[in-house]
Amino acid sequence: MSKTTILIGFMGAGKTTVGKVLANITNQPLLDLDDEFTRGTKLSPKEFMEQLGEEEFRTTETRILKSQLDFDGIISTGGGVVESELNRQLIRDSSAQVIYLKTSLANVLERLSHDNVRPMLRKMSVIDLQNCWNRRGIFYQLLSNVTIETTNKNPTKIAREIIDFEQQHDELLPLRSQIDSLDRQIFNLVSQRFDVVREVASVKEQLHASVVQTERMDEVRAELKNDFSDNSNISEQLIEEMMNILFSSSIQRENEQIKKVD
Ligand SMILES: Nc1ncnc2c1ncn2[C@@H]1O[C@H](COP(=O)(O)OP(=O)(O)O)[C@@H](O)[C@H]1O
Ligand SMILES: O=C(O)C1=C[C@@H](OP(=O)(O)O)[C@@H](O)[C@H](O)C1
Ligand SMILES: [Mg+2]
Repeated sequence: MSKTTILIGFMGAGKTTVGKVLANITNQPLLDLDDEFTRGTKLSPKEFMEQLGEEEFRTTETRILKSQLDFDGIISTGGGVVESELNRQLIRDSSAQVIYLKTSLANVLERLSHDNVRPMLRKMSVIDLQNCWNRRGIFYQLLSNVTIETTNKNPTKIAREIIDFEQQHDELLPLRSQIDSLDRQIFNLVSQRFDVVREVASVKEQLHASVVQTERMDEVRAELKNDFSDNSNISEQLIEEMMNILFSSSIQRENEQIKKVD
């Protein structure tokens, strides 16, 4: 599993709650940025904001985030952490697995209907809240490696989904890296093939030979099918489809090249 997992999402999405459950199940340490904030400033986010204002809160939040980004475990953030570009940059630059806990605004309001520790929620009008929701929603989406829909799921189910994602991710990562490298080799070869196609077009032009030579194309397909007949990865259909793409792209290039010279 990746070293650091960061939970992001709106107030009331369950970052703190799910963080605790996830830490319990996976036996990893948990760091709640709001708790860390209180440890560092001796004031809760609510007290701090009331005494020193939101701007100062955000500056201090950034300092705390910065100092904890290589935390070896789970970090549950405060919902407003994405408000600052610097925080977003810090999260982007970290190697952490970023999990977006998504829920509906209606759900948040229901969950937090009796809340009295979230000053942001209290001070906002419905329209401000909706705007804040929309603005932050985009950031959560862009910053995260995965979105976990939390509506109607209990924290254990959500934690299990995160574990599944991270395990899958760990197993898939080296394999995907191999696939990515092979894809690049394939496209380098395709590029080399088109270099040769360019030379073929020049020769055809000098010889006044036609660009499309169907017997030659049939021959190429037949030879490939024969040569790969023992290879169970390469079916005749695959050869047909891939060669059709290569042929049509080559014909188009040859035609364009010969037309250009005319
Ligand atoms: N999946 C869930 N289903 C129902 N209630 C939840 C869920 N996750 C959190 N809650 C409740 O919502 C409230 C806010 O949760 P919290 O973890 O503090 O959210 P956050 O840290 O994202 O602001 C708490 O009362 C918590 O018990
Ligand atoms: O959304 C916000 O701006 C805030 C969210 C809070 O954390 P939770 O998201 O855990 O409620 C806390 O950091 C502070 O009250 C500000
Ligand atoms: Mg929280």
